[in-house]
Amino acid sequence: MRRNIVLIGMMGAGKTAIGGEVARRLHRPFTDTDVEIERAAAMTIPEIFARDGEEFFRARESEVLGRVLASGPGVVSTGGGAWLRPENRDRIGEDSVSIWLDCDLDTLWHRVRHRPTRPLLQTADPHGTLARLLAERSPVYALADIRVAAQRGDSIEQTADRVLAAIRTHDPAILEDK
Ligand SMILES: Nc1ncnc2c1ncn2[C@@H]1O[C@H](COP(=O)(O)OP(=O)(O)OP(=O)(O)O)[C@@H](O)[C@H]1O
Ligand SMILES: O=C(O)C1=C[C@@H](O)[C@@H](O)[C@H](O)C1
Ligand SMILES: [Mg+2]
Repeated sequence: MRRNIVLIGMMGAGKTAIGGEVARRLHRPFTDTDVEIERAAAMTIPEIFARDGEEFFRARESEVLGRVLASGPGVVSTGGGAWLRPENRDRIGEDSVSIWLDCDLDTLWHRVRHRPTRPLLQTADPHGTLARLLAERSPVYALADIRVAAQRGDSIEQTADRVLAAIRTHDPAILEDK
């Protein structure tokens, strides 16, 4: 059994922040696939997009995700686009539980607007791009096993509490895996 707890959702939803907190509470290893991709490539994500393009990034992302899932059970935070690829969803669906951190546009925008680290938002109208990505992606994110609302006003600790409570309801055995 390599059952992982996998967080999915938009850039800025809090996958990295909440994933780290959930892992600490469970005393499990935490991995962020964006960080692993950067480490393996010895480049930042904006550098990878600029030099090799999005398709190359997505291929590395799938490789890294597969490797990380196979080394579980741990808590895994994915990049915002990872869940969109069917092969990634299938791989996560084999034995892990997927959790969509569902966050509203205003909160997402508040968190990402000053960050130059998201290449997909380097457009003439980044707010419009974020809104379009949220609208396009939400029906796909909704395929996750569990949805947890992650609004502004909730602390990282409160949202981590909700994630753990939702897992306890949906699939308590995953909390026992070692
Ligand atoms: N209540 C909260 N829940 C989650 N994140 C919060 C909260 N309050 C503030 N933040 C901050 O919001 C920012 C965005 O969160 P984070 O980087 O975890 O998002 P992400 O989903 O991992 O995005 P990406 O897909 O771009 O990696 C972080 O600086 C985080 O600390
Ligand atoms: O939403 C996305 O497609 C992305 C989110 C980030 O986590 C990174 O994986 C990258 O910037 C792409
Ligand atoms: Mg992240």
